[in-house]
Amino acid sequence: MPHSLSPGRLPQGGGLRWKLWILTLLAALCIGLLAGATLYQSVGGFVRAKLNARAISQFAASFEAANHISAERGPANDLMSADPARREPARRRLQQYRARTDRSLRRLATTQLPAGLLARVERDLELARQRVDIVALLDPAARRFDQVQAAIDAMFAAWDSYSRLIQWQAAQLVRQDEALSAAVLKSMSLGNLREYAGRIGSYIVAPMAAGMEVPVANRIQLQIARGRLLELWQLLSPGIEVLPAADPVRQQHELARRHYLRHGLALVDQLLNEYPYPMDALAFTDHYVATMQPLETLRNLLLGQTLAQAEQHRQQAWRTLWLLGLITLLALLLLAALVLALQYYVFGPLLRAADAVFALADGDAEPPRARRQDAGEIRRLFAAMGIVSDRLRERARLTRELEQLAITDSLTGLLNRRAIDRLGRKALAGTRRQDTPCLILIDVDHFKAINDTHGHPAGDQVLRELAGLMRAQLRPSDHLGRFGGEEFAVLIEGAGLAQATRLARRLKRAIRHHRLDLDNGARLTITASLGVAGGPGLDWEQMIALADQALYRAKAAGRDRVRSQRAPDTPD
Ligand SMILES: Nc1nc2c(ncn2[C@@H]2O[C@H](COP(=O)(O)OP(=O)(O)OP(=O)(O)O)[C@@H](O)[C@H]2O)c(=O)[nH]1
Repeated sequence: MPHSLSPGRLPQGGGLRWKLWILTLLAALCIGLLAGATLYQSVGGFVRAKLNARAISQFAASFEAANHISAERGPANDLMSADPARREPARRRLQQYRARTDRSLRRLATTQLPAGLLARVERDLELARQRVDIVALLDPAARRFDQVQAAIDAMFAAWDSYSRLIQWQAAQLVRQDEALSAAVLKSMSLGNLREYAGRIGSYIVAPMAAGMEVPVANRIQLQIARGRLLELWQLLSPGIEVLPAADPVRQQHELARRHYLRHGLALVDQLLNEYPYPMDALAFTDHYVATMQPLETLRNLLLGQTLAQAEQHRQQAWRTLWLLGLITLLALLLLAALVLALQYYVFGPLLRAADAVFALADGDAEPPRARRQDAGEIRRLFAAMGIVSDRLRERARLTRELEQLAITDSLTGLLNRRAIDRLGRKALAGTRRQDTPCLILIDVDHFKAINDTHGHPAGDQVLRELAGLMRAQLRPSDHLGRFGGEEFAVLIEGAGLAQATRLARRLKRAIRHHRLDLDNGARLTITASLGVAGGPGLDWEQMIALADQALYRAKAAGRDRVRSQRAPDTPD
């Protein structure tokens, strides 16, 4: 009994597909983790760069306000040293400068600064301005040097108080990103440098305005400021002098050296040593402030560069973020494509191949063929299965042929004795009492004489013609076979003994009336004797024995007749 190889009978589980999905999930998880960690860092970098850019721009705005506070001292000095005729234009100029400072401070108030620091600056500035205004109202003849100097000192104090605000911002910036410390330091140094330059001028302007020689206290303060300025200059210069000659910072540095260090400080020295002064306070202020300009520009340039760098970092961080996101997305898409491709090109075909093997094992006619889009290896697999399928089909055909040969009589093409025996036993085993099968044995009369007279081939021809003749008399369901030699058998199912006997008589008549034209030209008439057996309770051997007895009686009664034999103990 062949085994069916339906998929249900095969080992279950394993699940390549599941393993693939689990591996895919793991790979996706790894990509996700890797991308997540990198993206996290990248987002951090971007946020930091963005915050830095904003903080530096605020820092630059703070310096602008510091600059404005410093710059206010120039017109304040003018006003305090102006005679009544020039007082009004000087006052208007100072108002403009003050308005500019106030605007800068208001802008700063919108940023996150410690409220106390800013309020302190505003208070100190207000105090200084009041002092300046008081001195400015005095008649020039009544104006005392110490009053002017006190007003200027108050302006210095306002700047000092503002510088604490800048220090606070600088600390915040460096805390936020240590990499900014160099830029912060440079900007602060340049801011201070500009302030010291301004102060140096102020220490001279007040005595000039008062029409007196520069007092010792001012000379000391001036030299201290000058020392600090030069120290800062020396600290800053090496970093700038390594820049290419065409760099704007380097060029501005050079300008500052020429204009301020050479001319501005030389003018100060001249005024310190020459009394009466060769110029009035206004002319000095105009001249001196002009030499300070490159210092201011240099600081603005550096701040601008730092700001541009921060913006560049922000943009770079944004691009990196995008790129990483894109790469992650691509990696995930690639993974999905890989899984789908594996599914489509490997697992799908493998499962089809497995189905094809089941089909082959179950003897199904056509195994599925490879598809056009299948890979070479899969196509080879299906081609190999095609060959196996062809061979299996060939083998099945040969087996069927062998099976047929095993139950066929080679001379007549009828069933052979073995087949009749098997059918007879099977029929008897599966029948109910009332419809037991019947057996007719047919033996050609005096067949030996035919052989002897016409030769063995003629005998064979007779046997073949008889086979055909009888087959024509029977129903398809009746089993006709050659029982041995010149003896035939008919196994009839679903008919009683009487009906079988009638059939035997019909066969006998048909044989007798048949004219046999032998190949040698002779024409023959033959007869046969038939024995019929049937009835319940018989096994196959008993059935044959009964039919044989009946046949024997037919022969004994003179041949060409039918005799039947009922099973013993069976009513007629
Ligand atoms: N040509 C041919 N002869 C066969 C074949 N098988 C058996 N025979 C012959 O059939 C003959 C049977 O002869 P017997 O058993 O004496 O019977 P019979 O001559 O028919 O005489 P009764 O049966 O008594 O009428 C023998 O001569 C066998 O050689 C066969 O396949 N071909």
